[in-house]
Amino acid sequence: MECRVVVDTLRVFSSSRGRFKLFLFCIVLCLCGYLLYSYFDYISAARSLTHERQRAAFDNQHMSRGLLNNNDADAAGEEWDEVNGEVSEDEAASDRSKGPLSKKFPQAIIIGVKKGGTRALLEYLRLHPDIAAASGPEPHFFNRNYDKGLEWYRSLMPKSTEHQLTIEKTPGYFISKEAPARIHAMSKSMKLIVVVREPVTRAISDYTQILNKNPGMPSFESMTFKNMSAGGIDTEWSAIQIGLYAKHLMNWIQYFPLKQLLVVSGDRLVTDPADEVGRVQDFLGVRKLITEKNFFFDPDKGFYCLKKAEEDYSVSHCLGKTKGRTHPNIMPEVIQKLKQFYKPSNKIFYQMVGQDFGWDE
Ligand SMILES: Nc1ncnc2c1ncn2[C@@H]1O[C@H](COP(=O)(O)OS(=O)(=O)O)[C@@H](OP(=O)(O)O)[C@H]1O
Repeated sequence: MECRVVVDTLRVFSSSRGRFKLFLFCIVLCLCGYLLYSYFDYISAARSLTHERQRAAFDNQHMSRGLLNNNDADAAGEEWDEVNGEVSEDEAASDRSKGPLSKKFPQAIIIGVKKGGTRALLEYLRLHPDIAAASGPEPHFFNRNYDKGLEWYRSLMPKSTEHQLTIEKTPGYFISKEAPARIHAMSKSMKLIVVVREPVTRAISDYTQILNKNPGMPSFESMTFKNMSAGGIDTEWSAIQIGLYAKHLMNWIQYFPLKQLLVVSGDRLVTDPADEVGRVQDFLGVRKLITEKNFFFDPDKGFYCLKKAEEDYSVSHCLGKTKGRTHPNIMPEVIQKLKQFYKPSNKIFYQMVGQDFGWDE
């Protein structure tokens, strides 16, 4: 039987009609092969495209979750807090920018004070299209990380266009003895912003943060007084030290003229953020684009939060839970004693900056 098939095939081969049929058969076979190949190729391309899309969506989700996770990790650290729904650096840059992006040294720094409202101010300024605000943990370059070098510092800055002003915040600079000279050595034209807050409330806020991390620590009252019965205030305790604004400011004005320094009221930043941010925009020489339209009061948070766009509450940002903590109740006589303690320093500070903050009324 097999032999017959072979013989028949050979016969077909040998006739010219048979050769033509064979030729046709080969063409049809090639076409079918090509169609089958194209079909499988298309299926696999479609599959990998879907896969790519899924991965991109997954990556995006992870990126935004990563931001929050990083923030969580850092919020647990010393001073960095998250802003709910904070935009990524690239997103922010691409939103605002036209033109090539690169990391630049800051032209302005929020130098203090700790617990003054520095995070709120930085997040408010981040909204501005002409400002590139550093995100992530505070650099602490001029006080703690100076040995890491200027390139390390620059690498922490956000990407920006040549028209944008770069800004970072490290409230620890204000009380650092080295920071003024080091910043001056880097840039004599640096614009400095210091957010101050009524010193006793600031000290309590500082204590609240420390207490949060060390629940077993002694009371504010016993930390304030070395010896409760003697009534001597422990001026070495950093929570008390930081509020001696006049003393710390002295170090700065040895290097920078006062016109390069803007003192922002942290108290007004809470009650009227738009007005205070208006002053900051003027000082930085950027357009006054952040206005009251960008803020709304969140009764749950008890603070103003940000709207990215007018009337658009869906993209709103409130500072994280470590900002605006409830302070412990402090004995009124301790508060009074501290107010008295700060009075002379406050007075000198008002004179130095030409602004009365009304803390002693
Ligand atoms: N909009 C808004 N939301 C939440 N909190 C606000 C806001 N504006 C100013 N503040 C005040 O900022 C205080 C924290 O200051 P800092 O950001 O400078 O703190 S830190 O030094 O960076 O840890 C923080 O202090 P506490 O209230 O003691 O937590 C707030 O009073």
